[in-house]
Amino acid sequence: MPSLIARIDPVDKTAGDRARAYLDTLTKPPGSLGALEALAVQLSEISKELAPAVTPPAVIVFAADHGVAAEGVSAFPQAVTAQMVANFARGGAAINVFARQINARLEVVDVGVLGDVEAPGVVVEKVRRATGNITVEDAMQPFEVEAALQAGEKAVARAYEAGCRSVIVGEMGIANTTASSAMLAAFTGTPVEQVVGAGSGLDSQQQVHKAGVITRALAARKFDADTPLSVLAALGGLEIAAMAGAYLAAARYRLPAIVDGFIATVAALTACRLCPAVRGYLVFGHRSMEPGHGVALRALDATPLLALDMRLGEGSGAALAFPLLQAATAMMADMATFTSAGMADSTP
Ligand SMILES: Cc1cc2ncn([C@H]3O[C@H](COP(=O)(O)O)[C@@H](O)[C@H]3O)c2cc1C
Ligand SMILES: O=C(O)c1cccnc1
Repeated sequence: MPSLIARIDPVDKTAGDRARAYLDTLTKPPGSLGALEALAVQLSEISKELAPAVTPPAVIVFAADHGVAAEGVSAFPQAVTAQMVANFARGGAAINVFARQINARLEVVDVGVLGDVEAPGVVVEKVRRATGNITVEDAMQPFEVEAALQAGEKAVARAYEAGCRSVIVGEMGIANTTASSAMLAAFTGTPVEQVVGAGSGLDSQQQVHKAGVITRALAARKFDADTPLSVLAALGGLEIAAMAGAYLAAARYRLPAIVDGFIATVAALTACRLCPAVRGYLVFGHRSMEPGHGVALRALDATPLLALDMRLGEGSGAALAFPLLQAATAMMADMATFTSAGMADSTP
C-alpha cells in the first residue's frame, strides 16, 4: 500500500481554473449550470483536460461476510451475501440493471464471502471467509487488511487496462452497516447513536440493540483513530478495505470515482485518511437514508449530486449519478461559446 500511495498525485487545480474560465465563455449566464459546473471543474482537475472522457464506467462490487452478523445486527441472514453474489452473476440485482443502463463494465469480486459461490463471472480473491466477530476479536489481521486493499487496487487496475475512464465501487455484505458505523464512530468520535441506522431494515428497537453491539465492540477492540489501518483491522470489513484500496487506485490512475452510500463513504473516508490527496478524485453520487451517511459526508466536506431516499448500497446510487458526469463533459465539449455563436456576452 505505501507504494500505491506514493504514486498518487493531487488533482491539478490549474486545470480546474482553466475549466472555470472556459465555462464563463459558454452561452449561458455565468454559474447558471450550478453543481454541474463544479463537477466539470473537478473532472478537469482530475484529468487535466477540458472535456475528459468518463466512459465507459467501471462498476466493481466487492462482497464479503461479517462475523458480527452473529450478534443479530441485520434484518437479513448472513446467507444472503452469497445468494446476492449469485444474483449479481445472473444479472438480476439492482446494480446489474443500473450498470447495464450506463453501459458499464461490471465486475463482482469475492474478497471474503463465507461460502463458495460457483458462478461464472465472479472474481474470487478470498482473503479469508468472513471477518472475526468484532465484539470478541479483531475483524482482520494486518496482513489480511493489506491483502484486501490490494484486491481493490487490482480490480481498478483491471478496469483501467480494459479502458474504463471512471470508477463506481459498490459492496455486498450482510452486517456491513454495523462495521461501517463502528469505523465511523472510531474515526470521528461521533456518539454511536448518531451513526447507527436501519441498515437493510431494522426497526427502532433492533437499532438500539445494534448500537449496543457497536458500543461493546468499540470498548473491546484496540485501535488508534489516527491510524486508518488499525481501525480497518479492529472494526472493518474485507469489502470495506477493498473499497478503500479501489479509491486509492482510482486516484493513482487519475480516474474519477463516484462514491455510493453510507458504506462506500466510510470506505472513502478511510482512503482519504490514508492519503488526503484521494479526496480530489471523489465525486459523491447520492445521499443515503442511513443516518450515519450525513456524518461521513460532513467528515469529507462532501455534497452528493442526488438525494433519492435510497438505502441499498451495491453502488446503485453512484450508478444513477453517472449520467451527470457525462452531462458535465458534454457541456464542455459541445456547447457554443458567445464568440462562436456571434453573441454579446453581456450588455454593453
Ligand atoms: C437482498 C439484499 C440485497 C442487498 N443489496 C445491498 N444490500 C445492503 O444491505 C447490507 C447492509 O445492511 P445490514 O448491515 O443491515 O445487513 C449490505 O449487503 C448492503 O450492500 C442488500 C441487502 C439485502 C438484504
Ligand atoms: O447507504 C448505503 O450504502 C446502505 C444503506 C443501508 C443498507 N445498505 C447500504
